[in-house]
Amino acid sequence: MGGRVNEDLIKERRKCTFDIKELTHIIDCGEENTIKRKQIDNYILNIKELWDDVPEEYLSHKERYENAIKKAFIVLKVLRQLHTGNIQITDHRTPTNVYSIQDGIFRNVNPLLIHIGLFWSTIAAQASTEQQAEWLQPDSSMIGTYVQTELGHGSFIRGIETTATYDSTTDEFILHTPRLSAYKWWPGGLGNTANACLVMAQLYINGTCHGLHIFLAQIRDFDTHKPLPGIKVGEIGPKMGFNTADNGFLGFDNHRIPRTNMLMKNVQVLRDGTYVKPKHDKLTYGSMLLTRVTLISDLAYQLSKAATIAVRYSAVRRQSPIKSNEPERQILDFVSQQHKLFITIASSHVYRVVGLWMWNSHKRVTADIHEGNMGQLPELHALACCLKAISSRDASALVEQCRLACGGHGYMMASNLPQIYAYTTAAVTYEGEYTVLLLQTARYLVKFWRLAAEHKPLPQNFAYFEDYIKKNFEQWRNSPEGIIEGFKAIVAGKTKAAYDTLQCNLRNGREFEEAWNMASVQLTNASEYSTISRNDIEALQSRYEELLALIRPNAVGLVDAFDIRDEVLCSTLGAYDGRVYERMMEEASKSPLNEDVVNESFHKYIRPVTMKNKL
Ligand SMILES: CC/C=C\C/C=C\C/C=C\C/C=C\C/C=C\C/C=C/C(=O)SCCNC(=O)CCNC(=O)[C@H](O)C(C)(C)COP(=O)(O)OP(=O)(O)OC[C@H]1O[C@@H](n2cnc3c(N)ncnc32)[C@H](O)[C@@H]1OP(=O)(O)O
Ligand SMILES: Cc1cc2nc3c(=O)[nH]c(=O)nc-3n(C[C@H](O)[C@H](O)[C@H](O)COP(=O)(O)OP(=O)(O)OC[C@H]3O[C@@H](n4cnc5c(N)ncnc54)[C@H](O)[C@@H]3O)c2cc1C
Repeated sequence: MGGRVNEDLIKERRKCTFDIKELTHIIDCGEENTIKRKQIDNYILNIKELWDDVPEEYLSHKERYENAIKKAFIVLKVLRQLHTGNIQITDHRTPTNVYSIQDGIFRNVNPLLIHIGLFWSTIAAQASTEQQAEWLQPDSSMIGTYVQTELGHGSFIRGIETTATYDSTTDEFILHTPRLSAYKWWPGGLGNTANACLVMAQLYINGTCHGLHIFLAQIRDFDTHKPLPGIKVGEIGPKMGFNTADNGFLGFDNHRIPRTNMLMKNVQVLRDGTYVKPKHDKLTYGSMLLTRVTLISDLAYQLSKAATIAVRYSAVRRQSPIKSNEPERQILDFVSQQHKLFITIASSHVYRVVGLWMWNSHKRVTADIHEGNMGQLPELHALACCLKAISSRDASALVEQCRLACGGHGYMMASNLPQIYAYTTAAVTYEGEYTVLLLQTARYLVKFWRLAAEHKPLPQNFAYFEDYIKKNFEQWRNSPEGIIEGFKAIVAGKTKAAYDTLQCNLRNGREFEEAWNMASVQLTNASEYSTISRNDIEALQSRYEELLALIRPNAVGLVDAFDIRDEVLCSTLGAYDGRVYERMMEEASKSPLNEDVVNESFHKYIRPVTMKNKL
């Protein structure tokens, strides 16, 4: 769409007091990465076959999937070319770079997301060198998915019921679904697309259960794509979002796979049925850990999209004068609106930085694990659980806040905010449900509180527990250091309260698990335990309001610095040129309900009623 940039946006950009490009380079971790990112964006977004004539919302569930799968294979080809260096751009700023522009292409989810993001990465991390050499071929016929959750069990994976029983006479595992609740349910790409999967099942050898292990199983014929004998597979139906992802169900009826199809890097089953234990029994859960880490960066990116749309719209939208004799103001001038939006910008930066830090920590800890040192794994797991939980919960709440901040127009699918919300809120549940993950972190914290309470030596990271017990916390100071001290006091105070409740329940004769359950609300909620006073809160509030006013002239610059292209934002409200109303009218004209001047239902249903007495 041609035309001038909205006058208000032009003025906002003139007001900006910092170098927008410089911030973009910081976000990209360097100018070189910005250049590479833009090359990738240009390359992919210029592929004409990836763009639709009919907006995604007007397609049926089946058409959406078929359209998405067409695009997914174009994107897969490009990813392979990038990987092999046939396209000369090889480096990316964060793990989500190439994934992120896909949001614009699919306006939903790439049905090959789990194939690319989880299937290959799990093989790379958990298969033996020989298995990798066989399965990770660039021209492999396998389209895979990650099959863990069952109809009856998602969070409590030890309860998974699918079995893999070793048959030493044939050197095979027999995969079996013993009952309805054991049907696999949810895996992305399983419904129609995948012909193979990594399946999580309970391993049985000679009647002994060795717990959960991962197996590679072919489920459809590579040529005809028909389900193999003994496989019952299908799609689970429409969802709140993720409707192009063909999430599926899967049942096995004594389906046989070779013994060598168990992922054997960390754990082995030998030909004679000997079980060789892993160095750490949670290494099988490694893919969940990696995805939780990756998600933090992705959620930061979703926040930057929502903030870009809502801030640009708020600069263009004029509604109500502040003083009655003045013209209507940009809604961005209302302090309450600034509060809604600037917090979203800030949170995006916070989770971007933390996501990158976690990505690097994961790399470091994985290298240690490779050397046989598992020491850092529990801390990484506790951090990943907590950060995945709060980043997804914050992101979905803030995306919704941005949507509400756009008033009625935020409710239009063409604003793209409903789709961003549906996508973001799913992350609160998948890859470890919010409460369940917070309880994992609580379990870790309580362990160290017990050491502190018993005056046993603590690692340096937990010295603040001891400070709290000895009342060593300094008086609150309104500074970044003061805020960090305040948070330490909150964590210590909250952990103490939960620990005390737990101990009280135990003293009253409860078993540990029951006592834990009774304390679980305390274990997941944070409250104010710091030395902050009422006066401090008032000072913080007024500093916050000053900061909102300081940020106001730079708001549009701050979101421009995210540098998200219009094709990815897909929003009538958030485009760079700010031609909101023109774009809204153009999108409305695409509605199939505008195709006929008089819809045929008028003749069928309306006219017979309204004209009844006149005919
Ligand atoms: C997918 C794309 C990837 C990358 C692409 C990049 C960007 C894309 C951006 C976005 C992606 C978008 C879309 C993806 C869409 C969907 C994908 C979704 C996939 C899935 O959902 S897969 C299924 C995920 N399921 C779960 O997460 C289940 C949650 N439950 C659990 O993890 C476990 O049951 C739980 C709660 C941890 C308990 O386990 P268990 O009962 O076995 O534990 P115990 O109580 O016996 O012991 C706890 C003990 O174990 C330690 N521990 C637990 N987990 C781990 C771990 N992962 N690593 C290390 N250690 C672990 C824990 O600390 C305790 O130790 P302790 O005994 O205290 O010493
Ligand atoms: C969009 C989407 C994509 C997905 N993709 C995949 C995929 O590709 N592969 C795959 O295998 N799975 C996938 N899943 C499944 C997902 O991993 C599970 O839904 C998730 O792990 C939560 O498990 P659940 O559904 O069994 O919830 P439940 O565990 O039944 O949770 C229901 C409620 O019970 C509470 N609860 C459960 N246990 C406890 C506890 N111990 N203490 C306190 N409260 C508890 C929870 O907090 C929650 O409020 C996907 C899910 C979604 C929504």
